[in-house]
Amino acid sequence: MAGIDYLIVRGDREEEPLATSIVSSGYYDNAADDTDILIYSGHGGSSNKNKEASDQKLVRGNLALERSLQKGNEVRVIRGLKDANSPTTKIYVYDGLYTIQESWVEKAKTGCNIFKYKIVRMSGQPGGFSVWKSVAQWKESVSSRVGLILHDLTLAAETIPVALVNDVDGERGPTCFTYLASVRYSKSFKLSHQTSFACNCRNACQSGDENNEEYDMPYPLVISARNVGNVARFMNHSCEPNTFWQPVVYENNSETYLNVAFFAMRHIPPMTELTYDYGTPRDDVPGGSNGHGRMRCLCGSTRCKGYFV
Ligand SMILES: C[S@@+](CC[C@H](N)C(=O)[O-])C[C@H]1O[C@@H](n2cnc3c(N)ncnc32)[C@H](O)[C@@H]1O
Repeated sequence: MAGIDYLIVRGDREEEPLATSIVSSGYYDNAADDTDILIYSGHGGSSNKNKEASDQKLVRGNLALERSLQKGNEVRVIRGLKDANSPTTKIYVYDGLYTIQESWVEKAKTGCNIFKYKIVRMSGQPGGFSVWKSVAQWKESVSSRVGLILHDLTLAAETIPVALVNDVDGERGPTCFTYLASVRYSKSFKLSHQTSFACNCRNACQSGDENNEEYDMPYPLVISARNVGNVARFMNHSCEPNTFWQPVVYENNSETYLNVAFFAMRHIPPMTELTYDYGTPRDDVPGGSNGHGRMRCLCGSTRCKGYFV
């Protein structure tokens, strides 16, 4: 899959094609070291052994790219790359908006002329193709990852290794931490049905009814994942978080427990740090809800309050 899509628009003197999107197969296009730059080869001509070689022509998609270079319009780019898990399949990643910056004619191996276009990704967009490339590189050699502390935090408890990384400062990971792959239920999280259930409905629900969905909440709830836990233990606070937490009820061996579950608040692009709001200070706990008082927040969000608890 590769090609140029374009629209015919009314120009100053005549109708002309303008490029709207490009799919790069990754086969013929030069992957520059900078993943924000794509050197794209035009279409047409012939590199097929059975056909006579010929020059590419400035028509259809090639003409559209040339006109878009002059107009400076944005072009959507989809970039293909090899699938490391299967030699016969390819992955296509939508990489956002690009503009065409340069074009030139080059001699192909056949001796014929081909068009080349330098297409540059517009700044300020979330990572797309570059993220896939980095992940593929880390899968080949995780030690190439900046700020790597541990190759596999789970010590093989999970089928996919989970790297522990700090690319912000020199702080190392916790000195004593055991990763748990499954939830360990503590008695204090066990739920029982509400005993003083006063329902005004006219249905047949009664106090202590097994179908009663109301539970006595174990309150206040204290979770310490300092030494034992899973990846959620490493989630930082943000004043503009991308997840929120909520208590959920979970059945385990015919007993009901309270779980804390995280939910996405919006679309989260791959490799984005997951964060949640640690909450507001509680008046009834000295020094705030974690007993340490306010801490200086480094979340970097434009809505940062400057502190968290
Ligand atoms: C539950 S841990 C989060 C994981 C922690 N960053 C780590 O590497 O172990 C909470 C601690 O992380 C740090 N932290 C989390 N969010 C932060 C933020 N927005 N600004 C500054 N420090 C933060 C604080 O030291 C906080 O006590």
